[in-house]
Amino acid sequence: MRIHVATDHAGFEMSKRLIEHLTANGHECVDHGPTEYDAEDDYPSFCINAARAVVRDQRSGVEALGVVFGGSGNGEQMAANKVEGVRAALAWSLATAELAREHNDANVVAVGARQHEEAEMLEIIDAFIATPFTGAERHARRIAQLGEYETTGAIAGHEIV
Ligand SMILES: O=C(CO)[C@H](O)[C@H](O)COP(=O)(O)O
Repeated sequence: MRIHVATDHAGFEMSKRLIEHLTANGHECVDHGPTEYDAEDDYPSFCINAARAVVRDQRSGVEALGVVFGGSGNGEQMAANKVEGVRAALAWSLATAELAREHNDANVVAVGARQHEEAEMLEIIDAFIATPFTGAERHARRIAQLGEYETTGAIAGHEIV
């Protein structure tokens, strides 16, 4: 699978370890930066570029997911979720990583590099990548409502105030 990766300084080393790990396991990684460690850098553009690439790939039929790192992963998730078509989930355990795919069909995972040892971080991201969306009607319905709101500002049959 193609995996788009982005970070800021807080996840810089973790992102390199992840790219090595995923590449060794047969994935194609695209590094959206930063290219060097800078303690003053800002995560939004890196994460937005990775998120946009995921949507571009998925819309053209390429199997792709995204990973964004930060110290907590919170701001990185927020940045990715600004991109239309992105469902970015903050994963902090195996269960939250698996549920992000099973229930939410998340296409980007945000991880707090300062919250995990490397081995745990790799486990969380491996689980995210390996877990399929269940396709259950109730989950698909809810995801469709998010998409509808994103593109129209409304959800048919539901009051938005
Ligand atoms: O997780 C993050 C945003 O949610 C950032 O990585 C974090 O805020 C960076 O902190 P600092 O500039 O103090 O190193």
